Amino acid sequence: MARIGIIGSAGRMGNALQAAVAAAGHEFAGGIDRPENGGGDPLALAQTSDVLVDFSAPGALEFNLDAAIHAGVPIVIGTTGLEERHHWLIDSAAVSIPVLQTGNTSLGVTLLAHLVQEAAQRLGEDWDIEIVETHHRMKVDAPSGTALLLGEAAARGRGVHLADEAVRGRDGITGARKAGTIGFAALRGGSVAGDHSVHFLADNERLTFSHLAENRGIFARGAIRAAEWVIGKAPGRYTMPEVLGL
Ligand SMILES: NC(=O)C1=CN([C@@H]2O[C@H](COP(=O)(O)OP(=O)(O)OC[C@H]3O[C@@H](n4cnc5c(N)ncnc54)[C@H](OP(=O)(O)O)[C@@H]3O)[C@@H](O)[C@H]2O)C=CC1
Ligand SMILES: O=C(O)C1=N[C@H](C(=O)O)C[C@H](O)C1
Repeated sequence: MARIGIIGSAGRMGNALQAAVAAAGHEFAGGIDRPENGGGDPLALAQTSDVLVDFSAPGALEFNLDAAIHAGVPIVIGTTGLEERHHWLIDSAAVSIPVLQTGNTSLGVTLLAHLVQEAAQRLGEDWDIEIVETHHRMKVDAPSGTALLLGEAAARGRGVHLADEAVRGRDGITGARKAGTIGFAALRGGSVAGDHSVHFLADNERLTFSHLAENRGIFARGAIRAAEWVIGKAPGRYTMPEVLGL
């Protein structure tokens, strides 16, 4: 049994995580939310937790990492909308504590990323890659963390950097599609928990890989598995394939 502290505990994922903590027989060490809402102190939570699980907002990341470092506890980060500077903060925290960061904690998406990497590697550049994601109307970031994770997998398969090849949305006279680019499109509406499709489009044939999340329980269970796994690990930066042995 582990004491699991949840950052963003009153949110959609926070509620799903609390249910998953109980279902897995762990102790809910407490939760915090936005400080303006009287949400609690990350350091105090870290000091009474064996692991922190953060599904909140990018603006909270630096404080949460500092709290985990000062308390010497591992942290699982599921928050999306992260920018390059957030990844630097994670790299720097991972020098002193175990940090597991991922845009998607589900088993299905973790496997999907493997398949996408392999397909991108085998199919080559005359197959255009387009990633389409659909999420509920309350989601605040785009493209989703998962879409970016899948884009990274495709770029790895092709041996390129996603930052050099990504086309994040099109509007107006865009010109013809540039060979080798990886396109992203985001739909928002309703209560969709999270759908992702990676399309490989060639002349006269198309291959599509899709993952459809039916509820947040899949993310919450994956996050708790990640939290169990990361406790006791050496300082470093980890991600989901290591947890799931893929
Ligand atoms: N990696 C994965 O598998 C998944 C990742 N996510 C990501 O998790 C994050 C949360 O999603 P979701 O639960 O739907 O969002 P919600 O808006 O429902 O919840 C976010 C929670 O974080 C809290 N919060 C906001 N700012 C801070 C802060 N500065 N410090 C502490 N807490 C804060 C909010 O509190 P308040 O209400 O007071 O603002 C709220 O309780 C998003 O980035 C989302 O993309 C979601 C699903 C799966
Ligand atoms: O905000 C969400 O809801 C989700 N966010 C993650 C993302 O940005 O990919 C994971 C999942 O798709 C749900």
